[in-house]
Amino acid sequence: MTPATQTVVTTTDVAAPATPDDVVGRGSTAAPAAPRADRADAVTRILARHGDAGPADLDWDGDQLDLAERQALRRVGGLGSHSSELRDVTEVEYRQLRLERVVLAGLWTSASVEEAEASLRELAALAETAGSAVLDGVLQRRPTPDPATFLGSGKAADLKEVVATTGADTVVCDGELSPSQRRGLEDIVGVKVIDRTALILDIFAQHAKSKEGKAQVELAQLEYLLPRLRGWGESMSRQAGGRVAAGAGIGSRGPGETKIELDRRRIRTRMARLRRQIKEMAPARETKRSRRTAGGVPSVAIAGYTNAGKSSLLNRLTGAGVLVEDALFATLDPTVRRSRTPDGREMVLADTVGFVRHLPTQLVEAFRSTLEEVQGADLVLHVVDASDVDPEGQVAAVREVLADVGALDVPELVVLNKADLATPETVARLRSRLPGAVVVSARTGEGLEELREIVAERLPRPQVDVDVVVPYTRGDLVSRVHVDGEVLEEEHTAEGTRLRARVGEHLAAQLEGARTAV
Ligand SMILES: Nc1nc2c(ncn2[C@@H]2O[C@H](COP(=O)(O)OP(=O)(O)OP(=O)(O)O)[C@@H](O)[C@H]2O)c(=O)[nH]1
Repeated sequence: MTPATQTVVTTTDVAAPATPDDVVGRGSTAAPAAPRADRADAVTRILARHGDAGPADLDWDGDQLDLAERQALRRVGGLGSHSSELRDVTEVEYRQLRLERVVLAGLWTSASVEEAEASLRELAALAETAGSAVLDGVLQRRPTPDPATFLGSGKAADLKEVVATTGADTVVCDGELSPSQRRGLEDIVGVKVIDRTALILDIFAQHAKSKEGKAQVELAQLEYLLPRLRGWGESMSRQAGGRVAAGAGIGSRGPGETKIELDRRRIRTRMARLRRQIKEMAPARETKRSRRTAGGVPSVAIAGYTNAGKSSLLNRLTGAGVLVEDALFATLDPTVRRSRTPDGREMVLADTVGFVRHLPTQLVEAFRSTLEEVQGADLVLHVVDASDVDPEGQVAAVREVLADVGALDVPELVVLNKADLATPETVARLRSRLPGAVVVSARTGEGLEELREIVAERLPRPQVDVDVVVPYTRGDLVSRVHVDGEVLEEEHTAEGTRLRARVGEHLAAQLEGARTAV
């Protein structure tokens, strides 16, 4: 039987993120690397034929590799066209090719089949982001997950066959599995089973850069791990008998093996310590934020679904060199940039972490630092990928999380991005469902001028009326009133410039400090 069950997700029909080599904005002049789907394809084929042989065991320019494999390897590794160069594939490069081979398993419960498929497609993109090759997928219609094995017994048997046929070493389930469900399914399929939560935690572990981000992710991983200690150990020992992968596999990165071996008590101690550390780091973040708001500078938070184009938009609006990656969660720690409105007022823009369906509860805390940017903002730019198959689903997921963190009362401006890719029908539909939305393309620049104007209009205007004489030595303040405030009257007197103006609180205080008696 073919692995293809009724609904199949393969590397070709999934919107696969590209390899890290495809990152835009790094100034690389190298030829673009093969899309990950091609890479997965090449690796799968080679591994299927050569098993676990290392580069030393393979006769690279002999007849062990067929033409298609050579071509694929050349594209993947950027190798030269001669067979002798193929022999120079280093151990590291070879290992990089040895991606974790994953089959997905999803359930279609109460939602529509489109939603179930969108969720599975997203799971595929998440798995690719984590560094795996997605080989296949099965989707089962069931009102609820099977309490013992997640999928029902018939579908679990199908999955076992798919795993065997594709040579997969990991099954990723689209949901959060109880420890016993995971063990039950592992017993049937005979390979490691992980769930969506473990996958997302793994990606976060790979992407956290700041000390606080790392501590938060480790805490979330330990929280997830604690009730699963027994099952985890079993799957780790099973894995140990398998192939040697480059680094740890998905779902097992982060806390590291030594930590995994810790008993519950030690894990709890570690968690308490992490919580303390995070708490200690919070005031620093608070100070940074209040320093910005105390300057009276209006702030805009860019929020939205993962891969919607938030970082691209931030770059477009500020000219900043923020990493733009066709992978999920490229942004974990908030990035803040200063910029100006078209009428010259200063503002700050903050990029935030991408949202995702079914955000693991363990991660809500880890989201907090970046979402605090949203809470404290004057305006949220809610970026939507208008070319996605289910943009409305993304909008709903983002709004749900915003509500969870108490950021719903911040004014929202919906930005329909990727207009260059979206169909006119979709754009029209979204416009009617999301009144006031601005249509843009961060790639082509379409709509960005309009967006800038609307942002400027929606940001709070200066509010304090002042009537001051500013000494001529403080010409800088007079200029700022012209830029950031609204000048109602200006005259030059012997003592200085007399200004009647409407300005922000901070500038008003500075003018008060510098004034000479009127
Ligand atoms: N065609 C097209 N692609 C775009 C546009 N905006 C962004 N992209 C691409 O979409 C991908 C994701 O863009 P990012 O800006 O990294 O998205 P993000 O929302 O910051 O992603 P996360 O970090 O996952 O939250 C990149 O490959 C971008 O080049 C657009 O307007 N049109």
